[in-house]
Amino acid sequence: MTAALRLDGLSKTFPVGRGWLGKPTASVKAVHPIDLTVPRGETLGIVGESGCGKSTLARMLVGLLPPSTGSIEIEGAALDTADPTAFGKRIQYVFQDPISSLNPRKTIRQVMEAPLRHLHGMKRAEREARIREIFADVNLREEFLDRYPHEFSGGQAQRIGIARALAADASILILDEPVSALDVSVQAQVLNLLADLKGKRDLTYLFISHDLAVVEAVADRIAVLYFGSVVEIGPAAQVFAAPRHPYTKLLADSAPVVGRPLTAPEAKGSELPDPLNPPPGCAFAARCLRATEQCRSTVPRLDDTGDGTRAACFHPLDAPTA
Ligand SMILES: Nc1ncnc2c1ncn2[C@@H]1O[C@H](COP(=O)(O)OP(=O)(O)OP(=O)(O)O)[C@@H](O)[C@H]1O
Repeated sequence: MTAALRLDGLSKTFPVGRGWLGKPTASVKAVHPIDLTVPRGETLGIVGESGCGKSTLARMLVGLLPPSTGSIEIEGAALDTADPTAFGKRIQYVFQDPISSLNPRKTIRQVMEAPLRHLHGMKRAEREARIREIFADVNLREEFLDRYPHEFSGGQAQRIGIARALAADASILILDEPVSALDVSVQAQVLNLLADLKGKRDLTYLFISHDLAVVEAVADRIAVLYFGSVVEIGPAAQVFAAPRHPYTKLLADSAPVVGRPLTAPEAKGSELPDPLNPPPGCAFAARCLRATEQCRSTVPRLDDTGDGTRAACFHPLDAPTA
């Protein structure tokens, strides 16, 4: 089956510093080459601490940032990553803070009309019908269309953010911390809505969040990012419950779940390596209690662990015994 999304060696390096004639003096590798296949209909959770490259990855996926290397394929067709307008119809972004992502001087109708007009060239009557249909799908009242973004609560605004993303008719949504700014009671409503829409519209989600419990609940698979690389990827039910990479275990231990036993730590410290001076081997080695000379000198590949997950580790944790 054709994958919804395929990344092949996608990476981003930022030039930094200003030297002679403004030339950059160094570079920061924000995202190391990532190979990833996301089947249609999957919700892939992406987790990792601040600075691990989540936003850079997301921004490359929606055309806000050109990749330094690699390619993006959607439904089997290569995207022209040098052309930001190639993205909108295929892949859309739902922001964490929907109110500030909407233009305060535009009514919701104007916000909704823009993708229908510019991406799909729809005429007025067609646009009206489409907006009505999308608003019904996200449980918003039509009278909201003539109001401005600041008139809405967080939950309503996030529904509008989702409605705007749906208007582009893209098959993939990047959900960047979509419920982090919402009250807990509203979070569940928005998560349920996202689940409904996925089934109804045959969507594929990349769900970025630092909230492991939310990711575990909504994702089919989870990818754990550390220092710009995927260090573990596997079924959501397994990744935190039975981590194979010591960093995944550190994350799981730092957000304990009732009923899941805590075991001995596998890591120390909390410092990320210096992005301007990355270590030659595994980026987690300096924090890892299992690290050996091999870890300090060689970058581990993301390999099958034999139990359905893949981990980039020379000394993965044992698989739990049944
Ligand atoms: N424009 C830029 N120029 C230089 N370095 C950058 C730039 N954008 C990001 N970086 C660096 O790339 C790395 C990854 O940053 P990124 O913002 O993608 O991480 P993140 O996981 O999304 O963090 P957060 O959750 O805090 O947003 C960091 O070391 C960051 O400092």
